[in-house]
Amino acid sequence: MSYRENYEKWLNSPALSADEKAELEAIKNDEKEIESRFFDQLSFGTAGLRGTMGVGLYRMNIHVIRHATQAFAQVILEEGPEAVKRGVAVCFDCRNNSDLFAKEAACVMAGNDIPVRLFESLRPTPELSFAVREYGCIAGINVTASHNPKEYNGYKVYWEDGAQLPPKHADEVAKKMKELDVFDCVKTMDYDKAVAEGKIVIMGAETDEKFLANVMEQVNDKAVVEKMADTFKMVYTPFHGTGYKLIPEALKRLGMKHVICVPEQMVIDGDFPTVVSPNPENPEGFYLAVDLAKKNNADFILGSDPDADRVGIMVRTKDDDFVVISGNQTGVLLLDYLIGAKQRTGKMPEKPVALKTIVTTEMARKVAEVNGLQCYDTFTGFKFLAQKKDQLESSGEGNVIMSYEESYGYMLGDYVRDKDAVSASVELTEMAAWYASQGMTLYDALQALFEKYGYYGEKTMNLVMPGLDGLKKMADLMANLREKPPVEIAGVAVKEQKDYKDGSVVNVADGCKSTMELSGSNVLRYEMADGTSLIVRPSGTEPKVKVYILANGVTKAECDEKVAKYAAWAETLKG
Ligand SMILES: O=P(O)(O)OC[C@H]1O[C@H](O)[C@H](O)[C@@H](O)[C@@H]1O
Repeated sequence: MSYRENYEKWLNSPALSADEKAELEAIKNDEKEIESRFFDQLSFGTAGLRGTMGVGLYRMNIHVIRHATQAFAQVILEEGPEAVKRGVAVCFDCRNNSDLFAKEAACVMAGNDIPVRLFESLRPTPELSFAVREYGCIAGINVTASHNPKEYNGYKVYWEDGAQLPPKHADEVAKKMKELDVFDCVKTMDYDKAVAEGKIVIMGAETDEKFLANVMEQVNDKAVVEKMADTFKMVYTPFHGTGYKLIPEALKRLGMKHVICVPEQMVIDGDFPTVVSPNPENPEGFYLAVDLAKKNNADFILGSDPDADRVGIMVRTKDDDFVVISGNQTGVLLLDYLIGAKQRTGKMPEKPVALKTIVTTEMARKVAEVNGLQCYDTFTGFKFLAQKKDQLESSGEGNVIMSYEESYGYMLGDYVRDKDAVSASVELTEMAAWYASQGMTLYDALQALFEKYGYYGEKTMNLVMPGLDGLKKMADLMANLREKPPVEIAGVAVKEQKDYKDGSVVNVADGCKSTMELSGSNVLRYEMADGTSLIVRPSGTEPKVKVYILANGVTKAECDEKVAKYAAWAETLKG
């Protein structure tokens, strides 16, 4: 069907409300807008759906939610009656329409006779992952666009292990979405009726308590927090999102007495009125927290994203300024701290392992290996980290003490299979209190780690390519690099060209080919003669190609210089 035909079909569908029709009428002379809304369905990737909200096939709205849920319901039904009985957990964040979309999803599952456990109100993403595991559900749905701007919403899907859907099932859902008509095939039922008939059961405080009990089990050294609690102060912001309740509560249970929450950002609001972007990766959003920290003489700031799976920190420097500690650096600090704390308190498991992704700093590997841990890499995404954790632990090869990604995600413990800002906040705070007990801020601690393990510097370049043209540009960029693999970048020789699509490695000097353990992802990697790794991959969540620069050196200046040089090269890829 052409985009015009899709447009007409939607415009004439009785499923649309008067407001929705009016929204479509209003664009009737805007061919480009019609094309962008109707050229295709939103693609159902391994993280589900993500897109801007609005009426249309390539937008997030109740029709697309129902359609995706019908497809997902059919995948579950095909698993057989035992699987179906286990039901689906449904969660949502603070975004505009998230509660509505979650209810719609619950009603479609109920309409297909699949029992639902729905959270009574917004909850952190990790609590959904936990609920799937805790209640033995076959699957989970979370309505959230995580850290994206306010115009977006998303539909994340989980399988029985509590991790986001494995590619096999995601492909099946995507296939069914192509087969099923967006309006006609959907089976749904009235929400109140579904609740009255027990097809939708509501989760609330009882699930929070169980979740928090697991979070608190991650604590290694409560004594040090109690020792510092009278004087150690911190500032916390949930950026208007789901962290607002459980994170302060968990910090209180950790023993913190002075957690100062940013009042303006404790207000739940899907418009994120105080920030341009509710992503803790963007430090601008921390301005209110920094003011509050300065006023209250706090050294440590913590912020979680709207669905409380990511967490970012800022810390005070010697010059009384606040600086961002990147996701890569925060992970390194936490890993090093956890190793020390677990050794100190006798909590280190046998055969300890640290997990990271291929685009996460190599400093984490150094920290792990110097301390006798194994370190393994996976592709981007916690489903891969979760898979690796399960594989290592079930085979007895190792016990994972921490899994992390540079994009501000950390997973501790065994009760979730996704990143969890709640337990990460607890352990980051314990770590900050421990360093405070040694007379150090986390800034000092990071400098000490550089002294010990060497200097590492990372930068991610985001080559933004929006819209339909963008998709093509992204594909062309990757194709060009594959057609003419660079042998020199920024005047430095490329030692190895790696392609994670087929797992191939080419040694540039002699042309010898070999293979890597990992394959099956559209990612290119160049190992440079100066020890830098450059990785190029299209983002799975936003319209951009990401270039990751992972450098190291004897001094900070050496690292900085390498990063700047390769960043300039990355700019040229934009075309
Ligand atoms: O680099 P992207 O594909 O855009 O993904 C960036 C991040 O997005 C989400 O937060 C995912 O849950 C993460 O696993 C991923 O690292």
